[in-house]
This record gives sequence, C-alpha cells and structure tokens, in this order.
Amino acid sequence: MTGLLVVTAVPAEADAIRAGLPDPSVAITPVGVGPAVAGAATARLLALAEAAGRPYRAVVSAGVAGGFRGRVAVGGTVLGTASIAADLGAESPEGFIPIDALGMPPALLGGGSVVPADPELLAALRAALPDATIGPVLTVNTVTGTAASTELIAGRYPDAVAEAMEGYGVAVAAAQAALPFAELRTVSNPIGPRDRDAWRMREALAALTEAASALGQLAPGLSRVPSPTRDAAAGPGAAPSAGSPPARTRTPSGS
Ligand SMILES: O=C(O)c1cccc(C(=O)CC[C@H]2O[C@@H](n3cnc4c(=O)[nH]cnc43)[C@H](O)[C@@H]2O)c1
Repeated sequence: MTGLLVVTAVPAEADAIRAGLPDPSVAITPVGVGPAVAGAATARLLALAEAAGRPYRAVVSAGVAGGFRGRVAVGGTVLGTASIAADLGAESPEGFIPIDALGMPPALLGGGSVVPADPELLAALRAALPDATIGPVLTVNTVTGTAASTELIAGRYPDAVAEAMEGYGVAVAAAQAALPFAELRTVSNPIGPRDRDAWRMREALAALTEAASALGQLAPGLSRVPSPTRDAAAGPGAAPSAGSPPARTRTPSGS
C-alpha cells in the first residue's frame, strides 16, 4: 500500500482519477456525497489501515466542484489552501456567525471551521499543477442554488474559489489522525442559480484525469520508509507534512 489516500464522493470521480494515475498502489476510494459520510468513511479507512500496520501518510479530497464566477473557470482546476465548513455556525439578524466565533471552548471545536491544507503537500501539488487556481474551498451541506445565496456566500468568503460537499469532512478525519491533507477540485459548474444545462461534467472529469498525474508525482515521496532519526529531529510538536510520517500529537478525543 502506498502512503496516499485519495477520497472522492462518487465512483465517476474515482474512475477519472484512476485514468490519469495508473498507479495501483495509490488508494482512490469513493465514499459518498456530503461532509458527514466523507468524514466518517475517511476516518474508518485511516483507522483500518493503521490497525493493519500500514498507515496512510497523507489524504487528498478530490472531485468536481462549483466555481465562483470570476474566480475560476468551468473546467479549471483548483487547489485548496484551506477547506472551510461554510455553513457551520449560527444565523443571526446581523448575518452568519462561524462556529469559531460562537464562544465555545476551543477543545469542543476540533480544528474549527477552517482546516488549512498541509503546506508541503500543497506546495508539491502547486508545483505539479502550475495552472491551478489556488484559494480556499468551501464545504457546504446544501449546493448553493439561488442568486441571493450566491451573493451571500461569495461576500462572506471573498477569497474562496470553489464550493463542494466533502473537503472539510475529509480534512477533519485527516487532522484527527494527524495526517497531511489537501483538496483538489475541478470545476463542473458555476456557483449560481440552479441550472443543470450549465453543468460540464465531462469536461470536469477530463480535467480531473489530467490533474491526477500530479498525485502520481507525490506518491513516491509518500511511500518512503519512516526514518526515526530524521522524524525525531522534527520535534514532538512538529506538524505532519507530505514528506514526514504523522506525529501522533492528538487523539480522536482531542486529549
Ligand atoms: O441538482 C442540482 O441542482 C445539483 C447542483 C449542484 C451539484 C449537484 C450534485 O449532486 C453534485 C454534488 C457533488 O458534486 C460536488 N459539487 C459539484 N458542484 C457543486 C456545487 O456547485 N456546489 C456544491 N458541490 C458541488 C460535490 O462535492 C458533491 O460531491 C446537484
């Protein structure tokens, strides 16, 4: 088993990635649509691999997404600098309040509503995909589908480039396992009023196949044998990265 786990929502996305990444040692697994199923399934896959003594070393959430008009083109490729739970919080008459701003003890929030991509993993993907649009990717439970909600979410996240439905869930599972994480998306539709005719799924899946070769370039580095000397030198609090095995700095219970 290689060290890389690529999680998609649906089999068509997994097939598109396999077509561009004919490396049977990279695990490419469709797990379902939405952050809850994606997070739970990813956590289970990571735990099973760890229990079998063959832990993964990095996790990528990949698939199609909606793109914010003017920020990324349909058919374009996106690399997430962070995966953001865009609807995790509270409404108020003054507007949406992210969960991080509700005054809850940090221990109850896990990583909060924003999970940054692992810097080294992101840098490696950027190098392999120089034309990709870089920026935060939102995770939503409900596909944005009216002019009003599009304006709201675009205004609330002015730097976000795309929205999808799994990244944050997968990111939380990776963070709980102290593993590097990144999100790779290709744009199937503009975010906006619901219009199935505007969907370019074939184009987005073809772009996913093209982008998948970047994941192949990561795999050799991820499958190296851990070096206790080098990895100890990173220190106990060192953040995990694509080039190093996970530091077990936290447990799923956060203790
Ligand atoms: O029927 C619709 O109106 C509709 C509109 C957008 C997306 C869907 C889906 O069922 C796809 C969900 C699936 O694809 C990803 N995805 C693709 N585009 C978007 C989007 O604009 N907003 C959120 N998610 C999107 C998502 O990650 C899911 O896996 C149906």
